[in-house]
Order: sequence, then C-alpha cells, then structure tokens
Amino acid sequence: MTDVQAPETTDLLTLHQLSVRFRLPRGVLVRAVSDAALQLRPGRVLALVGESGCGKSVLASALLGLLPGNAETRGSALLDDGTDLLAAPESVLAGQVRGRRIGLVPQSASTHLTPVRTARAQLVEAIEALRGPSGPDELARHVGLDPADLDRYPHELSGGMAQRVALALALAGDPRIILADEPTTGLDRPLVHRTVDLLADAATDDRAVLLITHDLAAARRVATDVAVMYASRVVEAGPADQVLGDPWHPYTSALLAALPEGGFEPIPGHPPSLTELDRIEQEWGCVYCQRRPDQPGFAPCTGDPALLARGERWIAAHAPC
Ligand SMILES: Nc1ncnc2c1ncn2[C@@H]1O[C@H](COP(=O)(O)OP(=O)(O)OP(=O)(O)O)[C@@H](O)[C@H]1O
Ligand code: NI
Repeated sequence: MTDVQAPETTDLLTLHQLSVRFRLPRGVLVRAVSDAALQLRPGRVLALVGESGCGKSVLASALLGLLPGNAETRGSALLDDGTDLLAAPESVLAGQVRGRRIGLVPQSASTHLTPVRTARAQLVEAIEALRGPSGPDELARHVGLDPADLDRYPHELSGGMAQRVALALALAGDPRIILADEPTTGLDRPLVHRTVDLLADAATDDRAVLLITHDLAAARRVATDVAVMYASRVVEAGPADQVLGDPWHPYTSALLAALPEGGFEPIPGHPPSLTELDRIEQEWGCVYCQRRPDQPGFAPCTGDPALLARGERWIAAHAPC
C-alpha cells in the first residue's frame, strides 16, 4: 500500500526581506518598506493593516512593478512559478503578471470605470486583452451580478454593483492573486461589509487575496491572516483570530484600542518620519518604542528588530507577553 500524502499547499507569493526606499534630492532616503516577509496562500485573505503612510501602498506597487523611478528595492517577491516580481522586466510584468497573475481591485470602483462605456464593453475589453477564459456573463454571475446589469453605464450602477463590476474586471484574466488596496475608501459601513465579503468569496476559489486597509474592523470581518505594518515594517503577523484576539505587539493592541469597540482610545503621538528610521532604530532598537516611551511597563527593545516566532505567528522587536 502506498502512503497517501496530503497535497502540499504552495504559497502563491512569497516575500523575502522585501525593502523599498526612495531616493530624494540631497541624499535624503525615505525607507517605505523594510524587510517585509509575507506569504499569500490559496483560499486565504491576508489583511495588511496599519496607519496612513506606513508603506502599505508602496509594498503593493512593488509587487505590481509600478514603483516610480526614484525607488530602490531589495529582497524578492516570488510567484509560485519562480518569477521574482522585483526583478522581472516590464514586458513580463505587463504581459504576464498584471491582470493575469495578480488582479487589481481599485480603490474606488465607480471612478475606475470609464463613464461613457457600458460595464459590459469594459469587461469584454479586459477579457480580450488578458485572453481570459470566462465570458462576461459568466464573470458577472460569479461576482453575484445579474448579467443584464452589465449593459448599464457606470452612472446607472449602484455602489454595490460598481464594486462587483470592479471585481469582475479584476478576475477577467483569471489571476490566482487578487490585490485590493483600500477598496472600501469612502464607502458606508454596509457597503464596506459587502465589498470585503465579495473579496473573501474570491479567495474561496483557491485564490489568495491581499487586502490592504486601515479599516481594522473590515480586516477582522474577512481576513484569515493579518500582517500589521508600522513605520515601514511588518511588526506582527499570523492567523487573524490570534493576532486580533490576542495581540503580541503593543502597536497591534493600540490599533485595536482605537476601534469603537476598543474604547476609541487614540494612539498617542505620531508615527515617525520615514527618513528618520535608521537613526531611530539605532537609538531605540525599534521605532514603536520611540513613540510610546512613557507607557507603563514599556521596556525599550534593544538590538535589531529580531523576529520572534511561535507556530504560525511572529512579531518583530517586542517579546510576546
Ligand atoms: N515617489 C516617492 N518618493 C518619496 N516618498 C514616497 C514616494 N512614494 C511614496 N512615498 C512615501 O512612502 C511612504 C509610504 O506611503 P504609502 O502610500 O505606501 O502609505 P500607506 O500605508 O499606503 O498609506 P495610506 O493608508 O494613506 O494609503 C509615505 O511616507 C510616502 O510619502
Ligand atoms: Ni519596541
């Protein structure tokens, strides 16, 4: 009898020490992403959360090869076929990655659509350009849209319908990864819920979803995994229920305390300037220590932000308490 082995789950995307910095005039360096190490797995929704300006969108742009000319990258971002998104030429990124391997859900579905053409015309164009395997009606049904609604112009679509069209467009090239950067900006709470639920449904087809958001409540609703980013670093990552239910890093606790159900306690102070991180890390060990030096029981970290891991969870810099 032969042993039956469970199939290995392959990560669809693996980030190794991904770093991005921007070179500004007069030798100033902006450290936007520092040593990010993350995995996207089929069937899972990874929420990347953190305050405005911590580097979430820069990380997304790095994965899509859409960084501006003054950006420098280090590390790697490997697709399951070995393609390194940081090293691939633009011809590969444009022809094989964007839309085909990674579908992008825009920040604002309604403004993303061309106003003078029906949803169907735009979807058909995307399917043809990406040589997608599904027709427009099939994609519409897949995202819970009545195919007849594809014949509407964008201004005739409700917010929820526009979101569904945007997701259908992102799925047109049948990508295994969906990347959504702040897809709920400006939406009311019920539509936020419907939008993230729709993304979570996309993950159930063995896709991976990377949901970038500063809406922790939305992340909690659908994420299977959470990565918390602060001042360019992922400071804590792991299964969503564990990270959000029992945070290890004080920054994660602080983000949760700022939610209505956490008591609306704003995080004191401000994140540091991303041009100052080298100096702050040298002085304080970790940048979050510098923000909250007066917190009771707060022992500043020393040395580099070494990773502490237990099972699927890990944090940087702060020992789990
Ligand atoms: N081309 C650039 N040159 C210099 N700095 C840049 C450039 N692009 C982005 N940055 C800086 O990188 C940092 C990270 O920005 P990013 O947009 O990734 O933040 P974010 O976490 O996505 O915030 P938000 O939640 O507001 O979208 C910011 O301080 C931003 O000013
Ligand atoms: Ni610290």
